[in-house]
Amino acid sequence: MMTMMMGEKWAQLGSVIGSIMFAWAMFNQYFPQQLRDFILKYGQKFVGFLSPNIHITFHEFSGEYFKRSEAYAAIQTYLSDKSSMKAKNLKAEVVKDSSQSVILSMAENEEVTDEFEGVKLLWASMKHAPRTQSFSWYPEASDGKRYYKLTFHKSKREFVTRTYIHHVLQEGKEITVRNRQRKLYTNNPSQNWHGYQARKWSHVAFEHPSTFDTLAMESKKKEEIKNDLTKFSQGKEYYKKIGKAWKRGYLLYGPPGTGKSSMIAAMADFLKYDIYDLELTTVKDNTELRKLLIETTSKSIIVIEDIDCSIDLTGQRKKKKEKVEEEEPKDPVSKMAKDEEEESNSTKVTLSGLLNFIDGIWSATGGERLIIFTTNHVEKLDPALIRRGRMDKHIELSYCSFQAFKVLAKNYLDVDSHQLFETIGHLLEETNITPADVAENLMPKSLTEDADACLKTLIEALETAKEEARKKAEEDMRLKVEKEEKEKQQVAQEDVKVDESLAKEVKENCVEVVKG
Ligand SMILES: Nc1ncnc2c1ncn2[C@@H]1O[C@H](COP(=O)(O)OP(=O)(O)OP(=O)(O)O)[C@@H](O)[C@H]1O
Repeated sequence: MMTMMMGEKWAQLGSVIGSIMFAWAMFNQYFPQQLRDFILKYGQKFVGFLSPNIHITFHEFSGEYFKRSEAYAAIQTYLSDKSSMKAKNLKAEVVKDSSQSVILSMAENEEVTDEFEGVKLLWASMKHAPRTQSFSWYPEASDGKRYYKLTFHKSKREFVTRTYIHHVLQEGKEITVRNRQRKLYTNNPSQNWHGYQARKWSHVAFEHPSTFDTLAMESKKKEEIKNDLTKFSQGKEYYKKIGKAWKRGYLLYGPPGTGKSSMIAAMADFLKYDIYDLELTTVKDNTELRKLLIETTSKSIIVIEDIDCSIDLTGQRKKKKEKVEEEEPKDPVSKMAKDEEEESNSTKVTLSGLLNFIDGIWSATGGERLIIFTTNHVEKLDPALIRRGRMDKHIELSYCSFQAFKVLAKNYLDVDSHQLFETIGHLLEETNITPADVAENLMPKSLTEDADACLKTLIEALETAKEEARKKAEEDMRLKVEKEEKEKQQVAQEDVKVDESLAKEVKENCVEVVKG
């Protein structure tokens, strides 16, 4: 009985569908195009009038030149996460410049719901079939017009237009930045077809493994740096308000192997910024430097390593001072040679020049940039050039502390605590060893070497370093005493000489008096 009733229902449904399809075919065949468009347009309006929902569409291509809509791209990224969890039909696309090899998005005619601040919204991925097959320079655009349709209840109109859409676009852009393949730019000289050495940026994918998690450093200091970076990256309005370029300067200093380069990589990973490794020694003059700086993009870190080795640290100031003290040559040939030398000096890259026009260029180009200088010899730098405001934050990377060692032990050996930690802690207090050396000793040298063996190797290295430091201190002391002794002897010898010449003088004077 039940089966018979079901069968009748299916038959009725089938005939209804059949009638609708017949009517639709008649409509398409016998109604002229203009009338069909008119009926469809007003039919939709009528249905829309009855419906409590509002629809907003976001098309992929717009404008005369079929420019890909940024809003569409942001929505696609925003929905990517949600659709990969919820939608049944997904589309995989290889996206250029992304750290992810493929990005999943909703296939056409798929729907996915989103909830934001308690409001439910429906997104649908749609596509208009192309009416005619025509050639286009933009294959994506000629392949039908894709768009997203957002549906929501009319009572939420204000919330959606004022808050939700802004949230979706913002979040979509942020996800794009997070997933972006980061780049490492270098200013290597490249020859153009005139044979001229043009210096411009070339890049490779930046895939440095160092992050703040792997960085061996006191956690308090790490947090402080992370907070500073976060504050900077969110400070767009603040920098605008105070009328300054959105930039921040960091000076990283410390002995070799204490993690200056690792810190820069961790910063780039944390902010998802690109890195411009500026090799100043290959930059011809300030004009070339200015050009390179203009070409840097927003959300980037400009790094100048070993600043003390790569630039005239004293800048123009010292030259001017010397100029006053130097005597002007009299003959015209020497004067010309001196003028030429001065001119070539004035076109060279100087640190003061660099710092002076960074502000000017970046205020005009906008966007956020960090500039990082590193040095192994902070004492060599002119204090005026690294004063706050120019270098806003000075970070010292130093020898390995016990806390820093614990980070390395966790990373390299996966151990949080060990009976040998206490001994290592004491030895670290008495020895100066760089995190690079500690890391080297913690690395297992063979497949059979376990944490115990690696920690023992480190203890041996620490004891050797301690012994060497003791011997060096003794040797330094011996040399110091020897030097002081020599100086004393020299002074004594000079005193004897003075006494002898005085005695001679007195004797001669006496002889003259007697003669007189
Ligand atoms: N603080 C650290 N945390 C984690 N690893 C570190 C740290 N310092 C050094 N290392 C390890 O030592 C290696 C060398 O360190 P890094 O190049 O960062 O030092 P650096 O201070 O920049 O040295 P240099 O002044 O010679 O360029 C890194 O590849 C890393 O493995």
